[in-house]
Amino acid sequence: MTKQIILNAFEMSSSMHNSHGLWKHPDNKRHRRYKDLDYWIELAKLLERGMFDAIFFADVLGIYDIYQKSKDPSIRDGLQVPVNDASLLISAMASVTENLSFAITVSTTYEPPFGNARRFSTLDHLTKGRIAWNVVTSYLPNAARNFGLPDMIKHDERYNKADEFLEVSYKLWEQSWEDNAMIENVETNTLVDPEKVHEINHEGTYFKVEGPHLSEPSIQRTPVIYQAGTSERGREFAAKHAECIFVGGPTPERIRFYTEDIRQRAQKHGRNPDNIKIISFLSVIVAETTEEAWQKFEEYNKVWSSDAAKAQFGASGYDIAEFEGVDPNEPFEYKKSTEGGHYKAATLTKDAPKKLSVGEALKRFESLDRTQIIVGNPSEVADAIQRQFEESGVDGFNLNHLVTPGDLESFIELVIPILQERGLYKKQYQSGTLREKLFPRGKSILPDDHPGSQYRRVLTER
Ligand SMILES: Cc1cc2nc3c(=O)[nH]c(=O)nc-3n(C[C@H](O)[C@H](O)[C@H](O)COP(=O)(O)O)c2cc1C
Repeated sequence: MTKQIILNAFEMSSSMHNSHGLWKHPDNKRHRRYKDLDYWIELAKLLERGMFDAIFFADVLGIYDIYQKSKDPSIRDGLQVPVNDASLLISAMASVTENLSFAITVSTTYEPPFGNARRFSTLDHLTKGRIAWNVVTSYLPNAARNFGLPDMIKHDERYNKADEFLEVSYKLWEQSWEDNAMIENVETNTLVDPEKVHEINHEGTYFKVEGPHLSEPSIQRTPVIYQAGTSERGREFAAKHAECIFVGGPTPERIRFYTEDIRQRAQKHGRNPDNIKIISFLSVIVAETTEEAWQKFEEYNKVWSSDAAKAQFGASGYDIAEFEGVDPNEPFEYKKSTEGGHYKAATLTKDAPKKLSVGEALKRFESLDRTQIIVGNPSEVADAIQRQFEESGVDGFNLNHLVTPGDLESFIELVIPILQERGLYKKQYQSGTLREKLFPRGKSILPDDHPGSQYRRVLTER
């Protein structure tokens, strides 16, 4: 059978997300409606009609304030601020869908593992196993200062802390409660058997947690683990813990490199690489005709905000304003290291198809990047997606939105049917939990080769 494409809708509970400046486009509704529950309920129903695997909510806990050393460019363009807590949308979206899953982003640097474990057990119960966790270590200095730190914890150390955070989480989700602890025995006046609910007594470098977990076991126990790091340390973390990994890169070759590297690293951790899905980015502008699609592209470019794009680049730790005014013919290179996210910085240097000059690097922010967006009529778009899917070796994509919900509606109406005809996309959902849908091996809980399963008291056959 042809390998089928996994599709997540890449979203954020915010006025704007990645489509910089497009709040000015007359068809864009999100910056007015993101606060209304019925906006997200309608979106969930639309995505389920399009048989999306999940809606994937990004999240940040601070403002991008590196560019021009100011929060103003981000606030002015609504760049991921205002932003609300997406976890509070999930129950409503789950109540109007049966198969769509939900990924939310939680930071291992600022959230406590004990409270986070209960959040995900609760959502796993309420969604009947349709929840995933996008694990981030957070790359914004303002987030550090929002949580009482003078500055960010160093890049690699954030991942060390995240490793321990996941260890505590596995102990709570996999070890603390045995499967049949809830016994409802009226004779012995026992609802829950205390012999089957265990403290975890974790004492580590970053966390001290007694337990037991406060939630009874949910169907997946550990939510499906998403992660998106492409630095050495990030890929190491992903290879150990993640089940769905997001890799970005300007060319299919670069994406294939990351994909193969992560799969090899996973094998070193004793994991079967087939228990990992690799997802990359997809941005699409589709219309009935090629001309109409390129007309949309030009309309979007007219309202594009290069300031917001430069502000978002600040997640790399680099203030791109420092390169403005430099001789444009100078080679573009970073003179100092940063503790930000390596992924964004790499797109202009080690991951760039060729060495860039300062002028070429700065030009990347001036408009929608034609090399990173598929524009065309339905069959042109389907051809490009199929090519990207086959050349990069990924298992699927995070579909970025430009104008919402219009572009998503066009994609579902015009592109999905062609991918289905080609056997590249499902015509019906697999039954079961998110983990069963992604990895059809008939089990909702972590596979035995995942490090989280070593904390289990008994290998439960669920
Ligand atoms: C698809 C994708 C989604 C991401 N979502 C978030 C997010 O919601 N919040 C966040 O703080 N970081 C997010 N990141 C950033 C990653 O968590 C990570 O910090 C970044 O990729 C740099 O990792 P590295 O330094 O290991 O390369 C995302 C990255 C990618 C590629």
